[in-house]
Amino acid sequence: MSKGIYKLPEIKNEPVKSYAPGSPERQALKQKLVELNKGGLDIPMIIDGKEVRTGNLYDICPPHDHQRLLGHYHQGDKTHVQMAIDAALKAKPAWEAMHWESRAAIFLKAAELIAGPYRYDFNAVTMIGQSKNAFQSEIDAVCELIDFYRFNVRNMYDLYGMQPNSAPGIWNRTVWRPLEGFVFALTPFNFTSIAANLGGAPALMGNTVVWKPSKTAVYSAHLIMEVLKEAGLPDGVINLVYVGGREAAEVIFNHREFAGLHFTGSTGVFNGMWKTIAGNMEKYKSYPRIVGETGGKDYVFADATANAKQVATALTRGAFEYQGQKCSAASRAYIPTTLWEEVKNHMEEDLKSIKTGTPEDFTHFINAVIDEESFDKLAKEIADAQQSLDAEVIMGGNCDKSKGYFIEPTVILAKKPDYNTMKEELFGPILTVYVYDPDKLDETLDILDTTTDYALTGAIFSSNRANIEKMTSRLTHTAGNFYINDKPTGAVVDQQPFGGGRASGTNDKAGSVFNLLRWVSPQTIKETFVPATDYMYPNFLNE
Ligand SMILES: NC(=O)c1ccc[n+]([C@@H]2O[C@H](COP(=O)([O-])OP(=O)(O)OC[C@H]3O[C@@H](n4cnc5c(N)ncnc54)[C@H](O)[C@@H]3O)[C@@H](O)[C@H]2O)c1
Ligand SMILES: N[C@@H](CCC=O)C(=O)O
Repeated sequence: MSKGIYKLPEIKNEPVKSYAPGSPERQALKQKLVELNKGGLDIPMIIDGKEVRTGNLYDICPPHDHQRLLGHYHQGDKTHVQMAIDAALKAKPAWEAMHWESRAAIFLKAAELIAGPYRYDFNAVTMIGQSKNAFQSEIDAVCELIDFYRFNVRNMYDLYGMQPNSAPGIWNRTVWRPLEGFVFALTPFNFTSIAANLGGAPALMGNTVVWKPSKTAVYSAHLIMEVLKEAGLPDGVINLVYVGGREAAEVIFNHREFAGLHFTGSTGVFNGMWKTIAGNMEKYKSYPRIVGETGGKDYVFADATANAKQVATALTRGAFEYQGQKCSAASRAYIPTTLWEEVKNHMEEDLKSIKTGTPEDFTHFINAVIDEESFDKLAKEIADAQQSLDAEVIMGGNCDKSKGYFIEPTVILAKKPDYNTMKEELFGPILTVYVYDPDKLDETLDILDTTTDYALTGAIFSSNRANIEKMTSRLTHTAGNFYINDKPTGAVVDQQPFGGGRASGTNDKAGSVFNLLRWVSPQTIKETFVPATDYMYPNFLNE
């Protein structure tokens, strides 16, 4: 056990560097991009701390330059999933028994390594592998990741400090035990920080993990493992496998020791896994924890008193940063007729000035979407809108996959409020706008609420306090993260705890104490100092 009730070092959000022309960070990152673009990658799985190579090689190519081969990763199969489970279970007793301050120190050290010597590596691999521009990468792969690791430690500390009261003569305690068994972290392509956190948060709480990242984020996943190892994470605590999602799920969801799923990704995949787990309930030792943060159809709603320039800026940033591939991206907007011309003009100006291309050129606001499957789906949605009588493509619409998977920022005007792109998550740089009659504010709020199954993020714009109050109240269940006069993206750990309801997930708020609670099974201990020696109560005595 620990021999002290320690104070933590000060925990703060990592400041975002600007990468402005002439800044030292810009020069350092440019150099790193040259170095890490050289290729020759040979990326193994990491199981029980060892590099595992299968010779079954899968290409790694940047989405913005898909014919340029950076190297390969080694694809595994079900036997590697089983090896990863065995390694996790073997590592569990020692990791669980380790002093909490040692577990904390490992993650705090990892955060320092990323903030310092590995900052530009994290940015470069995310820019190259996931096609993010420097600023978007800095807020994700560096700052949000560091914030997750640091604030998880602070939240663990606070949670461990939550202890029951004790009556005289006894001492009650809560032991924040990790789960029995292993946790499965299944991670998406779009945020390096989320991928790092989904394994990191359960591990910090004393669990061991099998981690399957997205096949399009292997480059950054490998770097996360390297840094955790350098920070002192023992072998087998997190085991990284590159296998098909279904293959991994088949082995994991049939294992008696499966203790929890930490997932971020699409709603359909999550729903499928939930059903499988439910069907396998009798196989498990304990009820598995199921945590999933899933899709969104995030909105911006402006009333007639909103400032048109502010609304247009929120839409340009909120819809098109990282090519709209944030779960939080604005993808539907409700604008009153009285404001629309002005909003549209500002957006047209913005979009005319936006540059598209490779992330190595820092003037490019837009880079490529993640892969060909996504490109084809988005291109089809645009083509459908161009053909439809219910919609009109009013800005952008060009798509070109000859060199990279580039989709021009596109605005669709929906003539009916339930046009497909007002309902379905597209996960790309496509915004659909519905222009409403300002005299029908209440009806339009009802439409917003009922058009889609999702409820992740939403933003309202207004300068009228009564309307702000009305909209906030009416839209309570439409978003787990709700913004007033701000874009619906860019939640910061410890400031806007993140997650949505309805079909957008279990809303366990990544980076908060609520999330950590899912990775522990509290035990209550009552210790009596002088135990009773007589079974009789006073009322049994004679008068
Ligand atoms: N709510 C949030 O906090 C949040 C944050 C980021 C991303 N997302 C969501 O993630 C999605 C985009 O990420 P993505 O494209 O990587 O998601 P995805 O669902 O396609 O993949 C996520 C992970 O699941 C795996 N997978 C895919 N199909 C599987 C199956 N049938 N069985 C088991 N595993 C399977 C993938 O290989 C990947 O590792 C969007 O829907 C987005 O809204 C949500
Ligand atoms: N913190 C990010 C999370 C995006 C997820 O894909 C945001 O709020 O935009």
